[in-house]
Amino acid sequence: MISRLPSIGVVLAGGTGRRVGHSEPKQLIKLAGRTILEHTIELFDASPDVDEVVVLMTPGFVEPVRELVRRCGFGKVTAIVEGGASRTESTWRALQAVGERECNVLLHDAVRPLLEPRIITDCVRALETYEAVEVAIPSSDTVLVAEDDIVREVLDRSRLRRAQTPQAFRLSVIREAYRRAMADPGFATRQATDDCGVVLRYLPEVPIYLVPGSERNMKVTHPIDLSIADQLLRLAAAGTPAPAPPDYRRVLSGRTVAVFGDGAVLAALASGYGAVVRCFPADLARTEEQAAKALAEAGPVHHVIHLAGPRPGSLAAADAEALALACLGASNVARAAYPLLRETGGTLVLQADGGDGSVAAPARAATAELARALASEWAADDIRVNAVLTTDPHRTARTCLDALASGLTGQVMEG
Ligand SMILES: Nc1ccn([C@@H]2O[C@H](COP(=O)(O)OP(=O)(O)OP(=O)(O)O)[C@@H](O)[C@H]2O)c(=O)n1
Ligand SMILES: C[C@](O)(CO)[C@H](O)COP(=O)(O)O
Repeated sequence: MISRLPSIGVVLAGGTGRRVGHSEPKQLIKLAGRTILEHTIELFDASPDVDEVVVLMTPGFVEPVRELVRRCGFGKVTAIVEGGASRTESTWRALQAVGERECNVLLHDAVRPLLEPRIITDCVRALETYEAVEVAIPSSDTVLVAEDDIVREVLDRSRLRRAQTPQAFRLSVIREAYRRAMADPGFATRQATDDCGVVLRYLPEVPIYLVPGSERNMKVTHPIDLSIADQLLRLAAAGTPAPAPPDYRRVLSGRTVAVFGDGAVLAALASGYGAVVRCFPADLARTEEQAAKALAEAGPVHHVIHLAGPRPGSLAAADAEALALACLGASNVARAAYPLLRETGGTLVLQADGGDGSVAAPARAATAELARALASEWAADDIRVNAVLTTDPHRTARTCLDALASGLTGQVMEG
């Protein structure tokens, strides 16, 4: 029997909300009829992946939170503890409050009430393999370094991510990182702004796995965020479908997914939603015959994904083999998949490198146009075809699943 570690959700609500500027802590402001804190505690209390919830609350407001927890019937809340003077001090207090038994801890900002349950699940699942997990999304803004109102550096956006929460850890690991931080006199003068930052600084040998976050998982920081979060929470309460998270399990559970290319990350993600994943080397996309032979071995196939993977470099320097695969791999897989997908009414997803360079660029354009054209040609056969233009493997995996779960066809999705 596999015994899984218990998972504790820690809701960090120890701040005062200076930037929002209300007289009460911002987590007690009501949005869509309930306090931000209520919305957030409920996410963890209702999650099948969370066993206990611990709340860190602004000094002077512990009793009202105790009353709120009782009134709402949040049965998983086992402790409500006074927060510290900074976010990291609140985390440190939380780590002392959760006891000695090894477990998973998911540290979450109380002021991110729009967290999707999928992210909690992905974090807990990632902790089966990793000891530290960060949730992040790509940056849509260009980020720069400035000093005294002068721009000193414009950072390479393709490498940047915006950190969100929860940030999830094996208790012994985050506790050791914080123990070292608290013993370091330099930590007080250069505080970390998130918990993964503490692990990276004090336990650099521990790999921190990235789980894709979402734009929706915003942090209520400034007054304008109150209006945005209020609208989104109201839409969710009214059951408006637009912001609803995709139902991956519906399209993946018990289905066979054939993946050409480096499908390790995608396979781990899809099998978590109940899919049977068959991965084939990228080379088999070199000819239609090879791709068809591989697919025939997989049995009835519900979804086929072609991962072109990274295609960096210039046209002049590329070898002919790589070029042929970049240009024709998607077409070969599409032709081989057609008879099988016609049987199952399945989905074809064609991924291309979203990065720069004269090998990637034409392959990307061709992939997007191929997906659009096939989507209309194969609509009569009930086959959906979408293109995914991405570089990062985690983003690729998640966007491919979005392309399967969307119910749409002829879409070009960028991650
Ligand atoms: N001493 C602190 C400070 C912050 N937090 C929590 O950390 C999360 C993210 O912090 P932030 O958005 O900065 O909240 P505040 O510190 O309240 O806001 P501000 O910086 O504007 O005062 C919030 O849920 C906040 O309650 C905490 O638990 N303890
Ligand atoms: C942890 C965090 O939410 C990740 O983006 C962020 O760093 C918290 O910063 P804050 O200034 O405490 O809101």
